[in-house]
Amino acid sequence: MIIWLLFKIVDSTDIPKIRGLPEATGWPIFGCLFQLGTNHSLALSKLSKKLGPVFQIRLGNKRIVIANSFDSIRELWIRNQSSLISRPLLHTFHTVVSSSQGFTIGTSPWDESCKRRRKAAATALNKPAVQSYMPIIDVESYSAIKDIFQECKDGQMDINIIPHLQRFALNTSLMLNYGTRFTSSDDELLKEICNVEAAISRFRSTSNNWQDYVPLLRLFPAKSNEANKFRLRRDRYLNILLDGLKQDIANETDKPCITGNILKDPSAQLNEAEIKSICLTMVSAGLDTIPANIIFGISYLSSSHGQEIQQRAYEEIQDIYPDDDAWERCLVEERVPYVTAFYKEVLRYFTVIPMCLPRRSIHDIEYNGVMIPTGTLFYMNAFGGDYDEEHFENPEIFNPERYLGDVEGTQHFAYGAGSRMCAGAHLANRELFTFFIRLITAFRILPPKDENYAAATDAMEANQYHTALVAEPKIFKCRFEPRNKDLLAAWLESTRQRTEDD
Ligand code: HEM
Repeated sequence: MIIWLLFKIVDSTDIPKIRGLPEATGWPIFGCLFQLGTNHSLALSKLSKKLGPVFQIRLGNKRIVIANSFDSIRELWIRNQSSLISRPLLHTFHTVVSSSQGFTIGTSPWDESCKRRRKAAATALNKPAVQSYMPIIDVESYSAIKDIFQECKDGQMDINIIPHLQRFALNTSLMLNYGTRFTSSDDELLKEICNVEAAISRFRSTSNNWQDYVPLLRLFPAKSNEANKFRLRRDRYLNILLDGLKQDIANETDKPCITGNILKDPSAQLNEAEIKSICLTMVSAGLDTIPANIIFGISYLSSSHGQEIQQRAYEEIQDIYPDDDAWERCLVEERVPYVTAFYKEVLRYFTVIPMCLPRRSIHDIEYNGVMIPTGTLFYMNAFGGDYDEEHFENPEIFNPERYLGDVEGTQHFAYGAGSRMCAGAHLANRELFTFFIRLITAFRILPPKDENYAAATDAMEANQYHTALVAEPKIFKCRFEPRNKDLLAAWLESTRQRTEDD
């Protein structure tokens, strides 16, 4: 009797089985954890072929509703956005990794503090604010392209561009948030931040933390201890950055930046913990997502199909900017539809957060006659939605043209959807557009001489960690052949002169 009772307790779920919603069968206590393996998005897409677009699964003691198709995500995440506004608390990320600096906005349950922080972030990331940050994107994209120019040996050298783009993204985040930047890719603090943030991104994924779902596993704390070590390392550099900014403000040598504005504005009404949470959000949000998209985009451009795409993009840029001023104009306007369509297709095709970020409902939701109770966890299979054949023609083909002409409404789920959609989408789009315009006008991107380093063009194959929250591009190499060396040198020189004081 006692054994039976104990079994019933460890085998129970937070929310009872939802009547009328198909369910994937799993194991006692573990639910579908074994079945989903290391690539949740792919396994769930396969299950949805049998169970339909929306179904329930058990992962340990948590019952989760999964949406896999474009329309079902739109129905749940957009039409029911006020009910799907909260986030769940998960053991590893919330109790271990975040115990000192607080939660990021993207991992906070919905409450008054989250509302205040999201509002402050939204104000700091709205269109006029983003335009005021373009000088930062100018300097950072100039700096990355200058390095590629120096390293490319006129297109003869196979280059791994991943470190250049990590530095671009980190410097952009740090400049935006703290008004500070790194001058060398070899800086120890830079490497530390990149390594720790990538490791923490792995702790946040839906598939890497069985102890989040099976409380019994917390009795074997190896994973939690590892997470704790990364927390301490993260605390160290976040404190260095914030203290550095406070010192600069005291010495009146600070540069305009988001945290500086908040620290100097007594009416922002945010306490120290909330300021730290916003800093953490801003530093981590664009750190792996932006470079992942640029790197995947470059990897695709280096393929044989990519040669056609870059040729068309280059011709359209030349048509719109016959006076070779695209390098400057991309900072103030987004006027090349094919390049906009290209980065949208990169966002869709590679959907770098394939399982989006989890949500928790704060009201009952009715879906196709089924009542899903308050407090249920919802996972969006964003990759599944972005490869939905009912919505996208030949979704497995990389085709920027699908985003040309009148494309209104939801275009893809790379930024999530609804009430807690990515707050930095506009900034991210501006970064992607500027970077690709500059790169394509500066270079022809060619496959590597050493074929062993050729990029994988299939999105799943190109990702080296399916268990991480954000896809991490596998190492590949490609060549950059300057289209016109004198012109490129002149663009770089004009940017250097303009940004010398920075
Ligand atoms: C290409 C780059 C980026 C991608 C693919 C991306 C993707 C995402 C996704 C999928 C979410 C979850 C949305 C949901 O639950 O529906 C999210 C949330 C968020 N993102 Fe981004 N993001 C990017 C860049 C950025 C940048 C540059 C910033 C700010 C500097 C940013 C700030 C945020 C914030 C604050 C949230 C949390 C929103 C909330 O929970 O209320 N993101 N992002």
